[in-house]
Amino acid sequence: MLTLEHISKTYPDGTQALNDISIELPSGMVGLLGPNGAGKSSLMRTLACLQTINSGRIQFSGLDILKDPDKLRKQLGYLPQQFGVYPHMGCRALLEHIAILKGLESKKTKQQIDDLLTALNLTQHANKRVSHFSGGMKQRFGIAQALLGDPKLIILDEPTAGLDPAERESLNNLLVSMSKNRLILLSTHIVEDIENQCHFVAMIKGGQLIQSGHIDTLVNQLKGKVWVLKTLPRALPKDALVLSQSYRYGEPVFRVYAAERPTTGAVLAAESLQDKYFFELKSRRGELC
Ligand SMILES: Nc1ncnc2c1ncn2[C@@H]1O[C@H](COP(=O)(O)OP(=O)(O)OP(=O)(O)O)[C@@H](O)[C@H]1O
Repeated sequence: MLTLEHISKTYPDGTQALNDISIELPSGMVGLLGPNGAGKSSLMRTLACLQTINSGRIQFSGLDILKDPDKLRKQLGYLPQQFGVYPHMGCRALLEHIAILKGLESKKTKQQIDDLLTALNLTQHANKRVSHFSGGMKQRFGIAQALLGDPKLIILDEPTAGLDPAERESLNNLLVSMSKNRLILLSTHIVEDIENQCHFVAMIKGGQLIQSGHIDTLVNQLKGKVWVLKTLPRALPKDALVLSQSYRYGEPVFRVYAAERPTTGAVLAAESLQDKYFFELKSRRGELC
């Protein structure tokens, strides 16, 4: 559905944010994972036609989006990482204004705004100024404007940032329910959200694509090779890699990749997308012992 060919972007100060990215993204919910500064927002801004690139080609359902950005904008919904300053307008009035800017038919718009206000739990705040909204309400407003007009390509940069757990769950459910026949590209640092909602993931680091594919296939590659340890032995087997070190109920938990049981106390664990993500990041740093 969305094809990227050899995308590279260098900012005027010389920072290369995207380095020869080629990938084909299918329809449905697709996750974008990468550490801070990996180039996720740069990629999303590029796909939203908000910045130019140095080289490459992008096609969405056969449309060359770099040559014809106006045609893409008609089928695009975009939630940036930061919205900036909101005008002193009420929530509904601002959505109506954005609908006009998007060139949407006014007959259909009113019903759609009502539906989005309901879905995003904003109906009771419809007349309140968005500039007076709390952080979570602003985020929900940002999602409402991105979904306005039933776009075929929806790009969401950290959509659940600042949402409480109940709002996060309800947004996640809404996105999955909307994902048929369109592409929703979701960037978040909450790997669990991508694992739960998306069927396909792209991982980038240092502006380069390091892994992509169907999530179940990628995660399955670690089957029988992820172990949980309470303490780390002084030496691990040669092929072992410490994927993560965290705490549960205040007690340390180490997740270790190893083809065989790495130490007597190690318990085999169910592999996860986070394990695969850390595996890709760390094995590429040469941490595989
Ligand atoms: N306008 C800009 N001018 C110069 N450098 C930029 C600009 N925007 C981003 N960068 C740089 O490009 C690189 C990629 O940044 P980007 O914001 O795309 O990463 P990210 O993966 O979205 O990071 P994060 O998860 O922290 O939001 C970083 O080194 C960043 O400093």
